[in-house]
Amino acid sequence: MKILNADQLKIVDQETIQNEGINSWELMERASSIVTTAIIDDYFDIIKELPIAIVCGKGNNGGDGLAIARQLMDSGYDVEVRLLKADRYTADNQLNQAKLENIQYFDLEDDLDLPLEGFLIDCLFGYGMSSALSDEWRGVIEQINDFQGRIISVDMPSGLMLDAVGNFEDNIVRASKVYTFQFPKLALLLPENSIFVGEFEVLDIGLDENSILKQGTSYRYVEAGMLDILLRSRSRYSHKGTFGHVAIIGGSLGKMGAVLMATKSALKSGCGLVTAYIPKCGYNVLQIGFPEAMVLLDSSEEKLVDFQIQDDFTAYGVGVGMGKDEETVRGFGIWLQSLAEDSKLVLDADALNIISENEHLLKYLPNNSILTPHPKELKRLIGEWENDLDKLEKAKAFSNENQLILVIKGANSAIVNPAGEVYFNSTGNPGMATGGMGDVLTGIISSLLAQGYNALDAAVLGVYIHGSAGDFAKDWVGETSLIASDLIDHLASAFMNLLNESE
Ligand SMILES: NC(=O)C1=CN([C@@H]2O[C@H](COP(=O)(O)OP(=O)(O)OC[C@H]3O[C@@H](n4cnc5c(N)ncnc54)[C@H](OP(=O)(O)O)[C@@H]3O)[C@@H](O)[C@H]2O)[C@@H](O)CC1
Ligand SMILES: Nc1ncnc2c1ncn2[C@@H]1O[C@H](COP(=O)(O)OP(=O)(O)O)[C@@H](O)[C@H]1O
Ligand SMILES: [K+]
Repeated sequence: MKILNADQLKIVDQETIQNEGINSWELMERASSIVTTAIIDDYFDIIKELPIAIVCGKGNNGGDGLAIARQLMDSGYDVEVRLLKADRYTADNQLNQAKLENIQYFDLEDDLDLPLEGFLIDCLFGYGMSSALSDEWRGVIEQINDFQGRIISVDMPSGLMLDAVGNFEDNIVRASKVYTFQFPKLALLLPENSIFVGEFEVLDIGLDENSILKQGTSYRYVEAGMLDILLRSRSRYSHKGTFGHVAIIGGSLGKMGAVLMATKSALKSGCGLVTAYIPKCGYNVLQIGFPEAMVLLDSSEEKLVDFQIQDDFTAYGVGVGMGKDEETVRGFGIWLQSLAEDSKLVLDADALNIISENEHLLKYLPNNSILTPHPKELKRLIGEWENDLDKLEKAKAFSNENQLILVIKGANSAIVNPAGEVYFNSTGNPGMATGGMGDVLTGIISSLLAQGYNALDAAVLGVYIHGSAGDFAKDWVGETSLIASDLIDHLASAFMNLLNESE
């Protein structure tokens, strides 16, 4: 799914109207009724009992609000409307005003006289914000944010620009839920904006497919629909050699579980064979914990030193639980230098930390190696950033300079490629913020690389599957008790689900 800017949204909006032969009010009515239905469906149990206040602005976002108010009233809900006093309203806003009674108008210095509980639907501003809201808006936005019930924003939390990072003290609505039209917006995906975006849902309002197709963008939101062409089914004549042999390289005393989990995840994700290269102390752990894996031992008991790994593995996942002992660093550096140019690599955890502290090693990474840092590891790699947008720019520059793929882990993990494209993931949940999850991801992506997926596809698909398995696991154990082993147990559901969706 593409992520577009405000100018592009306007174009798609206009072209939809032209190509469908409808007028703009009809499109607004369609969009609004989709929000109305979503609100009623999602809050079915409680919304009937509680007051609903809709705060509307002078543009088309306000027009949506007025339409939603009418539609909810027609369905028997208790709705109050507050509309900003203005000299000029958009035409469709005016049309919708004419279809409503009991509109209460307000000025910026007024008391909005909001109910004490229930729902507040925020339709002050959508994608039409041209700059951040000035301080004369503080009173209005504060009254909205002080509302004790549930705040739902339509299209955007009002005051948040489509492609900006907001600060806590800015005049921006803090929504618990955002219903956004057709496309996710960049600002909704940035971790720093999570104070304004509790959660968001993209509502398909049927905008013109051809017009969307014409819009260029370097930002995408990864959903099942865009992965179906990627995921391959297995031929009847395939054998285990067809699907590649992964080497998981890592482990140290006390951190052998990381290798165990990465190894298991690799095989569960479809590669033909997996070998763990580990220090001696991990031998029993691996052989007993996961008998399907083969094991190669370093000469050292408690850490990796030799890195005597043959070069015919199809893909390598390196770094999980590896530690940064001086001898490990030395051995790792020598091994990197020995790699063939077309080797396929995933680097995680201590492999990343070692590279941050020994930048000269970067040049030995084969092109399109995949680095999977969490935010702290990323900071060590690319330096401090001012905000999430700056982080993306720095990540793009790093990826381009070194011809590497970065997987920036977190909620809506972002995959950045050397061409400067960014793919935001849509799956996963906060139950995954727990030890070992990253090791599982390393296993999955290494496995996809070994099966012949190109590096970008392996990263995008792997991150999606990882989050999806986390979502299936959450359905069984909840977020609080979710651990990495649960996620491995649900990899099968994630793959089957994607395969079914693509049939
Ligand atoms: N295809 C779709 O996606 C569809 C979109 N639809 C809806 O249209 C919405 C976009 O509507 P929109 O273009 O009228 O803009 P909107 O957000 O209502 O606000 C514009 C107003 O804000 C004002 N303003 C701007 N900056 C300001 C500032 N800093 N401080 C103060 N004021 C400021 C600006 O005033 P101006 O500067 O022009 O005087 C203008 O009056 C979109 O989000 C969605 O809800 C659906 O109905 C149909 C399908
Ligand atoms: N709130 C969240 N929503 C979705 N995914 C998350 C969330 N928190 C963490 N994750 C995912 O869980 C994984 C955690 O990886 P990492 O921080 O490396 O963990 P560890 O080092 O403990 O293995 C990442 O893939 C990340 O994207
Ligand atoms: K809004």
